[in-house]
Amino acid sequence: MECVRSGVLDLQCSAEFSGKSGSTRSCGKASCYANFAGSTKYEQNLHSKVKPWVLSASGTSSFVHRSPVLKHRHNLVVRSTSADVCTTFDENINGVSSHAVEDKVGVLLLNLGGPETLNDVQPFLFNLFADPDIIRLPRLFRFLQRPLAKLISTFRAPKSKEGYASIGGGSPLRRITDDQANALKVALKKKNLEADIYVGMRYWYPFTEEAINQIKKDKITKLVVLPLYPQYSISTSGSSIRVLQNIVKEDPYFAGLPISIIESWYQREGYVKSMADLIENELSIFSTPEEVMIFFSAHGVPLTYVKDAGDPYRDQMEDCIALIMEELRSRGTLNDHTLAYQSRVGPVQWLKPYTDEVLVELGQKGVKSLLAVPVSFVSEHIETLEEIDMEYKELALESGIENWGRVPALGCTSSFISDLADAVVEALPSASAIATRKAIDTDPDMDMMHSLTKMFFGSILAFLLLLSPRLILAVRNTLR
Ligand SMILES: C=CC1=C(C)c2cc3[nH]c(cc4nc(cc5[nH]c(cc1n2)c(C)c5CCC(=O)O)C(CCC(=O)O)=C4C)c(C)c3C=C
Ligand SMILES: [Fe+2]
Repeated sequence: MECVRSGVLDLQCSAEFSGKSGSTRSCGKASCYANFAGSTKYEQNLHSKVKPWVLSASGTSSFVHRSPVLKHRHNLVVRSTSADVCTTFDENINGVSSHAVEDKVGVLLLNLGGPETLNDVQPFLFNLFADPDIIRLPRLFRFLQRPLAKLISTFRAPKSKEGYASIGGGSPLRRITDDQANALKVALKKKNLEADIYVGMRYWYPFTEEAINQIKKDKITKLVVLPLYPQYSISTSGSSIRVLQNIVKEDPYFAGLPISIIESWYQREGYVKSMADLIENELSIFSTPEEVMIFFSAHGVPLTYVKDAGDPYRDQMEDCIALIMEELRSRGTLNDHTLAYQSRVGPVQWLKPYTDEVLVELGQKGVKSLLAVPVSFVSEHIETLEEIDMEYKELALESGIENWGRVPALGCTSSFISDLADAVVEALPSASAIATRKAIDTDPDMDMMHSLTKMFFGSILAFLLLLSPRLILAVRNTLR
């Protein structure tokens, strides 16, 4: 059992939810509380070195995470109200003692999904662009979402198809995620937890809705939700969690089901160490490993996500890289490193620096050996197999880099899967019914703005309609 006296702590049984209309709810233990809120902006508290950030947006439950310099041992690192309260989930980890024996535990793995054949590409892209967390239109223009998705997916499909054709005619994501699900089941069993694992994809089969239906049919009594993205973004985990919450709102079974959502887990020791292992392995293949530039390439998001909507993605990515490098340094690997963002789509500005531009710069600066490390996703996919392995490799070699390597995705690496299993076991005791979490996704300010905007445009429309016969007459008169 560990004690918390000041800011940096491991894991407490309290989860704090912040916002304007917070309420307090006891979670069963004397020291536990959860303060729920409803703000649509992701509130970040970045003034301390240890950055706790609070998620309380539409589509998320709201755990406070602390990240970088913390002892990265647990997935849910939350703040205690009282410095004297000392409870951690460590007590429960091995024996899995905190859930009733008769509980039927389910684990829902959330992922993106990918087209399995070339014919799937356009409808897959349609689903992706129809997601309001991917193309964020102002509410007033939401009615344009689907026509726009149709247009963009039709235009993009030929380019995407070429990409999928070059990696064998489809995405490997479903197969790899199924393998991870099977491996997780075995790992959980080894830790004395029998659980059914479900895969819910956001944009292709098996859709999240299908997984949810199965969970209900199987009468699961406790659910842990684990997005397969180490870092949280509105566009990835956030979008999938929003789908889940919409279903939960409508369905009394899910409204009463104790659910625990692991929103990000890049800070876990097992993940960080597994990444460091992979990097060390690949470095050792170079003839002069110490001269290799470690090049982290993360999937980008449009800059507005971070700047305007408060997406914690960039902060988490930077923390994640810092933790991996810290781990490598502690093992005596002192290579230079850099982080850049790949895979931008469309005309808007995305997170910088861009991978392609940095590769050219590094070549020009005389870097001769480079190890690419994809860091925002744990399976091989089109952006590792095509974009990094083909496009970026070619660009790097053209730019003067002579020795190229790439770290494989974690996939079913056993230390990684075992750590995911620990994350599930640790999250289980905090499962609670989402229905009791008040006003998760209603922001009074936003609702007020929405109503006012509607009223404003509605009045203009009514005014014009009232005036229209007179206007028509006036126009006629002037034309005569
Ligand atoms: C953390 C990972 C990802 C983030 C963040 C992300 C944001 C994001 N993506 C698009 C547009 C596209 N993504 C596409 C494929 C794709 N995206 C991710 C991951 C993240 N996306 C993965 C793993 C994949 C590959 C799936 C596969 O089939 O292997 C695609 C389709 C492929 C293509 O045409 O390039 C698009 C389009 C946006 C707009 C966005 C943030 C707003
Ligand atoms: Fe993407």
